[in-house]
Amino acid sequence: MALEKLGKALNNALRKLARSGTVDEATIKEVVRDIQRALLQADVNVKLVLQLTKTIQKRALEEEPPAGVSRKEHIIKIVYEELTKFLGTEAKPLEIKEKPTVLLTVGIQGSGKTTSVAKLARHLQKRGYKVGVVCSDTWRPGAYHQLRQLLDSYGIEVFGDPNEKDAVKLAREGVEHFREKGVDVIIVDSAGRHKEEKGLIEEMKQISEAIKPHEVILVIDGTIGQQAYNQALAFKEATPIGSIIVTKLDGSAKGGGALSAVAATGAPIKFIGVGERIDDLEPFDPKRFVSRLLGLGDIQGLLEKIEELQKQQEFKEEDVEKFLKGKFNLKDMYAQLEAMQKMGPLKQILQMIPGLGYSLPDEAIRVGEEKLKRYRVIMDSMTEEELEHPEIINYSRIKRIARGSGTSTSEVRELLNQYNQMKKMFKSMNKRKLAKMAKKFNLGGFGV
Ligand SMILES: Nc1nc2c(ncn2[C@@H]2O[C@H](COP(=O)(O)OP(=O)(O)OP(=O)(O)O)[C@@H](O)[C@H]2O)c(=O)[nH]1
Repeated sequence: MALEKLGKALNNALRKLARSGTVDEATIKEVVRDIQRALLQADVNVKLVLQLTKTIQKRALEEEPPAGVSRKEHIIKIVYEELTKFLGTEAKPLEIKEKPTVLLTVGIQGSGKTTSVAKLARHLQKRGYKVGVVCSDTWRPGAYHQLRQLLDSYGIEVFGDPNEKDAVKLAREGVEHFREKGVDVIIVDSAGRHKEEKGLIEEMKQISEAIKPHEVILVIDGTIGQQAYNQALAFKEATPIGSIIVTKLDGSAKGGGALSAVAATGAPIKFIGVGERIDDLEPFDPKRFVSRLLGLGDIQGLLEKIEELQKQQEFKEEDVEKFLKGKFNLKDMYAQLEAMQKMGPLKQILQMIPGLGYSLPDEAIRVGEEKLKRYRVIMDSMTEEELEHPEIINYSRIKRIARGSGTSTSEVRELLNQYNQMKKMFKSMNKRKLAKMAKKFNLGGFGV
């Protein structure tokens, strides 16, 4: 797995948060410090780390979690969101629009460029594209044989000539050769070394002009950590870099530094190399990458649920105001109980997240569901006036409601008791406490 060490350290920080009793300022600061340490050890640039952790800390301290979401979950969401932003937010997949699409790969010697060309060719072949590879590396004759060795067995043709000294000519002829063959994608591997760096960049420019690639892909060695920033910038200035492959993220202690540094240049990372085998290439999606890195089971599911909740805003500000003024009727109670019920699936999602096992007893939801159905039946037998002003429900009304709903007077009383308890509780609360309770309430914390 990519960035295993960093992932473990970040996961530990979040687990510590999940285990802590209360989430106060000191806890948040400790978690932020742990995250800081983890990132610095992965060679992420100090300035970037400070910026990121400052934002996480500020948001964690200032933002109020939406109803139905605990502070801990909210902080996890913040960490996830900020780390994702840090790595570019949206996935930018490689697009094959035209036939043939010509890709030119560049990068310095030893970056893993030749291996990545083979991996990319295989990746595209697996997706149904007919691929041709051109080796225009005239400085390292071994590159041609290396590509053939990697690709012959997959039936992917490699065009090249180890004796040819003109890289531009080779690239042009190679592209022409595969155009005639009618392939879908042509990948041109360029030289990674030269007598001097200026020469390398110059050759890259000449090849680029000769074959007019749809996209130039820069291959960067992930083990160089934050130095990747300057390298990515230098190439970006010389050619219009369309995308980047960061290699060797398996087992590299500095991979986090390389990924964040490349993302900081604004060039999209489209793939990452995660091993020496031909299949060890992964399309890069910051969201998926970060949730896997953090080891958070189904965080995507959790986020969707939180979003849905935010939209629904079951427990609105105006409700809180209303309840505080003692205006809380049976309809309100039902709406709140219903909101609690909807939290069922969230509870399951929360339990899927390691270290966040929610402490709600199962019966709270199950009993709640059954009771809610009975309450619905009872309430259906009430008049509008009774629902709005439950205090008018006297004994003869209770008898009528029980008869009409096919329940017993004690069940109707139970509903009214529940209502009175809630109303009393709301009355005795100040606004802050109520907002806090609301969250619990939506999670079924009333022991219904
Ligand atoms: N562990 C690991 N090794 C990789 C990865 N990608 C490439 N390598 C290894 O890195 C070494 C250098 O890779 P090459 O592809 O030969 O390097 P290059 O950049 O083409 O080098 P030149 O052809 O000299 O420019 C090889 O031993 C590869 O097996 C990766 O994602 N993970």
